[in-house]
Amino acid sequence: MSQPGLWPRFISLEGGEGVGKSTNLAAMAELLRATGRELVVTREPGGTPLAEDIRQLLLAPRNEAVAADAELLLLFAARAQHWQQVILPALRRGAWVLCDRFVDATYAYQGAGRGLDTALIDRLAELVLQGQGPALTLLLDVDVATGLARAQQRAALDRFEQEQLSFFERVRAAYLVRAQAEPERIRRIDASQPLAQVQADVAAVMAAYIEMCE
Ligand SMILES: Nc1ncnc2c1ncn2[C@@H]1O[C@H](COP(=O)(O)OP(=O)(O)OP(=O)(O)O)[C@@H](O)[C@H]1O
Ligand SMILES: Cc1cn([C@H]2C[C@H](O)[C@@H](COP(=O)(O)O)O2)c(=O)[nH]c1=O
Repeated sequence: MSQPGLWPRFISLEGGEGVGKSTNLAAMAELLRATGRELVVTREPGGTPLAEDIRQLLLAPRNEAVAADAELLLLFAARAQHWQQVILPALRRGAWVLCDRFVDATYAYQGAGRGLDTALIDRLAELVLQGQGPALTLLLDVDVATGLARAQQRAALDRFEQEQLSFFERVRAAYLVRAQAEPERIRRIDASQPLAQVQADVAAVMAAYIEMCE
């Protein structure tokens, strides 16, 4: 591992709503498959049958207000299952793991977005992950209005996508602060560019990283 606890073959993809994660994930997966190693492509919340059930609970719009602590605990319940059943075994057998969102999302959405104490998130992360995580995180960054406009082109909005603009501004700001604090791990990609340029930037970061690792 490059830094204690960070798995070189574990890569996460992050960003606010509609930044282009799904659009870029396939190309990232192709580059990793070309190494000839096993690749596990997964997502959070989700990635196992139980964690996907929790995802449904979290994303479905509902009349009942969801307590921020309840949301946080559900996310970590899903993460614990995903980590133990899928991610950690894959990393231990030498596979690449490409994950659409991971723990950075919790600091951005539940920490900054919902206003939960980051010390509480630290404690849950320590309990579930014991300091382990991705050695590379690509942060797709675009202004909130553009991202939401892109997200709204699709199907009905989920419970998170129905939040206020100010929520997403806090989420974006938190992601950017984390990227500044950990520039080696978190690489910001300007996702306001035309898709072809975003994909070229993603490919350049990935190719350099794979070459360094393999
Ligand atoms: N750089 C870009 N320029 C213009 N449109 C883009 C760009 N990247 C993605 N899109 C379009 O924006 C929409 C949202 O993209 P995508 O579903 O990949 O986002 P996402 O980050 O996965 O969203 P979410 O996390 O909310 O599911 C899609 O219609 C996609 O084609
Ligand atoms: C992992 C994680 C996710 N979320 C939120 C962020 C998104 O709104 C949804 C996931 O849907 P998407 O298809 O990836 O856009 O879940 C969160 O609030 N906290 C988290 O830790």
